[in-house]
Amino acid sequence: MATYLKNLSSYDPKHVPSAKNMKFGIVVSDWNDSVTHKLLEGAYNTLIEHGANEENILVKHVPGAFELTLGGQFMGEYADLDAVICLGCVIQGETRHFDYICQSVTSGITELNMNYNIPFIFGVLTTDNLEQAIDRAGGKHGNKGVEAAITAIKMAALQKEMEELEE
Ligand SMILES: Nc1c(NC[C@H](O)[C@H](O)[C@H](O)CO)[nH]c(=O)[nH]c1=O
Ligand SMILES: CC(=O)[C@@H](O)COP(=O)(O)O
Repeated sequence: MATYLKNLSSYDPKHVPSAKNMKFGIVVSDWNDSVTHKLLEGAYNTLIEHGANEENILVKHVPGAFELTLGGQFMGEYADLDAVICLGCVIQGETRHFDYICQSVTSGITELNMNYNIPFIFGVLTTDNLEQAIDRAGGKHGNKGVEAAITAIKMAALQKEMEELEE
């Protein structure tokens, strides 16, 4: 189905494990904060809706998407968390700077998953323009922060299942 017909954030709550007793980090960049703070709201509220406790959600801000990788690494290094959600919004400008930022943050977050063996969720919008970003931050195409939170819960639950196999 073409994106224009989709709410990209729709999901079946019955297929989402409880987030009770899970500990989450959210690192959010403040570039395009009118968008990223909507992503943060969506992610935070979704974690709460699925049973997470407020005291188990650590939120930290970084300047831009490029800094999400190091901000995520700080979370992995200094906090005891079950999953880290990385939220940002990169919007194409006049130059190829967009490409480098997107490539850097994508590979950086991927590497964190491997280095820390906990889920680091890619909740970064990479859009042609502000309208596309707004549509995906609580607009007609849903909220990428909601999707990232659901993914974090599911992956943290999967890790707990796998750890239990070792016991
Ligand atoms: N243009 C956008 C940026 N640029 C800033 C970089 O992310 C970074 O903070 C800077 O290069 C210093 O290291 N960041 C976004 O998040 N979104 C943009 O559209
Ligand atoms: C993604 C960016 O860094 C971008 O906003 C910068 O804009 P420009 O390419 O016009 O310098």
